[in-house]
Amino acid sequence: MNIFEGNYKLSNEKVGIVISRFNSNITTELLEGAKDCLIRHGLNEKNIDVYYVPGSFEVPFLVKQLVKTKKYNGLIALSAVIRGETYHFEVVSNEISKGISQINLTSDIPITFGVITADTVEQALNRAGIKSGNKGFDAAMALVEMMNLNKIIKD
Ligand SMILES: Nc1c(NC[C@H](O)[C@H](O)[C@H](O)CO)[nH]c(=O)[nH]c1=O
Ligand SMILES: CC(=O)[C@@H](O)COP(=O)(O)O
Repeated sequence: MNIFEGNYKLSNEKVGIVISRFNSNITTELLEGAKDCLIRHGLNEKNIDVYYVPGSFEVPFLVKQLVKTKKYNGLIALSAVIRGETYHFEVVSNEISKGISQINLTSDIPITFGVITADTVEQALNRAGIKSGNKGFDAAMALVEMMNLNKIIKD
């Protein structure tokens, strides 16, 4: 059996989504994409909990706390970091990326990365469902596969 070929049909899994309010005009679209993907794969919307944090920098903290609750089969991090005039873009982008990666390495549930890091608002909008896909949908699709794989390994 090829363990990487699952039926990808969700049932009673619980998913938590941590979303940044910063650039909410974009992150809201990421959330819709993520929920669309999960529901299309059979998850009831009542099994999806959404947690809002101020910005990308705060996302890893809440993801870490949600892992500790042991309530969820998987978590999704959603945010949008858009370059301004200073080095702050690099700092924020690197910290959320590093933070989610580090939590993944010690967590027994998968956490996927639906974070847009863009030079312009147009680039960000295009990746939130306008022209270049939806990073929220993509992160949810990755979580569907990872939860399926995690379940196979644990069974
Ligand atoms: N510039 C962006 C931020 N900055 C805010 C930080 O994430 C953080 O909330 C603040 O430094 C307080 O700790 N956040 C984003 O999500 N996107 C940005 O473009
Ligand atoms: C990514 C950011 O933190 C950025 O939006 C902040 O803008 P600025 O670098 O002009 O302060």
